[in-house]
Amino acid sequence: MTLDDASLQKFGFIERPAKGLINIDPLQTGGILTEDARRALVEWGDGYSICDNCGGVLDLIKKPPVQEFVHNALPEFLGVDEARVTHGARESKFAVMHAVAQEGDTVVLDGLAHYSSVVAAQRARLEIRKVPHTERPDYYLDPEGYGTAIEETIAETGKAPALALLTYPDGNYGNLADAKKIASVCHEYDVPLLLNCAYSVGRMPVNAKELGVDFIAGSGHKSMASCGPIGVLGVNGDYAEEVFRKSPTNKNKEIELLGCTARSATLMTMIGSFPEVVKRTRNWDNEVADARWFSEKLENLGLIQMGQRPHNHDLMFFEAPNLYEISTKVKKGRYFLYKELKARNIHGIKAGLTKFFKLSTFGVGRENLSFIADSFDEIIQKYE
Ligand SMILES: Cc1ncc(COP(=O)(O)O)c(C=O)c1O
Repeated sequence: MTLDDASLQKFGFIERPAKGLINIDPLQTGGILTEDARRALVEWGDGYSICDNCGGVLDLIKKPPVQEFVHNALPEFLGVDEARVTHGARESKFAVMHAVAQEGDTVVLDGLAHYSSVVAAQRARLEIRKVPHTERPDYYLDPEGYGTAIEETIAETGKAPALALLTYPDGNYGNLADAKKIASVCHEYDVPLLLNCAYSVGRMPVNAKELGVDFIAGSGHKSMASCGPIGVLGVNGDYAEEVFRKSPTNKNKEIELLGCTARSATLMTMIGSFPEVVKRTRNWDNEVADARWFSEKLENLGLIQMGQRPHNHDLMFFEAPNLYEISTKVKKGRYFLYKELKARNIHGIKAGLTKFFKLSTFGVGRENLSFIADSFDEIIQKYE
């Protein structure tokens, strides 16, 4: 490609087509910026602007109050002894795996673990053993499965797994497994537990100490109303020394974090949204009530919600045999649902999906949820 003026024209400012639509995309509902974060994005958008008053350690910057955020507010929010900001949940998971495990060690993952947990383990050169779950419709994860996976690892390799991980909730069905029980099963074998809270920290109350977990990973762009990439990592007990060990040569730089992590705009949007994020976790019961209400509405239209019932999270997976049936008959084929929803300003169900899809009701509110349910009703009636 030649970088002449004509070919450069396609770059520059680009408007986002999905702006302003009613959003039910599970990836996006928890990452929508608050007004303060939107202002912070512009204010701190210049590269390295966060470093105006940095003395060499990003998380110790006093102005703006990064130190207070990272070392006081975040540990309190997550229920941990030590916290840091990272570039995302996956970077948090990789940092823990890389710090506590040696090449060839095993990490135990729940069977519904996100791909980013898998590639984090692979990047750390670890073997993966998965804890099975039941199949449709519950996808239930038995806490005792962790004990079995740990025992099998010991029997086969002569060594306990270096780490276990639970996705809380999982990213497909929005199931919240019994984290407390799983932590206690893992601890019977002295295996630490990492909770992947990409879909929970910032949406619902999660406290690592109350659950008895050793590590917690969160995602700012998924659940903390932040512009990505940004995440959080919390560590309990002596593991903090291992995970946040410093370079022998560059004495104030933490090795697993490559010295500094999220800077400027990403961090300042997380800080900008933090007051609202803390407050919205206190509203979680209403969010769950909205999710259940919406699920019932869609089920009355012939869709079937998979996973835990009644559901405990805004992320839900539906099977829609009636919508699939329609897609086999109409001219637009499997794109008909996406097009019909788009025509009603509803964004978030992937183009081409009709038989199965997931969605999120987080922060959408009853009025919009009601409009979405009515829209599904209208679409079904139109084609049936
Ligand atoms: C369950 C789950 N965990 C982790 C991630 C990754 O989060 P991040 O982008 O912050 O690394 C995702 C993203 O889709 C996810 O769904």
